[in-house]
Amino acid sequence: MRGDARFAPRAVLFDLDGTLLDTIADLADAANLMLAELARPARSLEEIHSFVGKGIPNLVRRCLTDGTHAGEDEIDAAVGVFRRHYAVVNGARTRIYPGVVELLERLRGHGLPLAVVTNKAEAFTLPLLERMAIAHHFDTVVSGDTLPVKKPDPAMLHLACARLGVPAGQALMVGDSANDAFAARDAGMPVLLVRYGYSEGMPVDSIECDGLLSTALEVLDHIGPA
Ligand SMILES: O=C(O)COP(=O)(O)O
Ligand SMILES: [Mg+2]
Repeated sequence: MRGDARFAPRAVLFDLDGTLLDTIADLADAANLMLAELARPARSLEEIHSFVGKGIPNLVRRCLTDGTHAGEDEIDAAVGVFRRHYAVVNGARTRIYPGVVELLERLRGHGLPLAVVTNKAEAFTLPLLERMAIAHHFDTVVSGDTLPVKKPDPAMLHLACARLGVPAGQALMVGDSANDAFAARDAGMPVLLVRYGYSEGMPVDSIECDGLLSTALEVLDHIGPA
């Protein structure tokens, strides 16, 4: 870990859930509406917090199977139920983390192209970015179902860089979990992790990265000459 590392990126890629947006309340509402409809016990906010990170099918699977059993057909059907509820609540209780809007404006001011690279499905990502009024800051968005694979596979980061015309090694990833850190490492890209996000129940300071951030604005401390 190089906590004070500085970079001169030609593009910045952002994770969404837990990094730019605090989406846990809406995810938890949709998950518990799904569980109620399926006559399954509700999950606590803490449990759902630890289930977020590898996309909606994984969240639904973990809501249904953590400590209990569910068949594949049941999980597939539950994903449909979750998506129906999430489409209604998506954004309702979501908040932009402190410093994010100023950071995006400052990075744009430096002329840096920006991307969102999220494991959230596109049908929910694009409307959410619009609803939170941050969509216009991004040159491209790669979502969890844009490709057949999700983070921690590096393919989503490579696609974002190809769309921005920047080599992966000259971009910077900002995320909140091991999925972001592993994807960036495999893409040969430096990665900064926020301390305030969702890291699947893993202490964020146990994840190998190039710097930990208490607020999003601290990204600026890692950009430019040392
Ligand atoms: O959808 C998820 O599980 C997490 O999404 P993220 O990649 O934006 O953190
Ligand atoms: Mg995240």
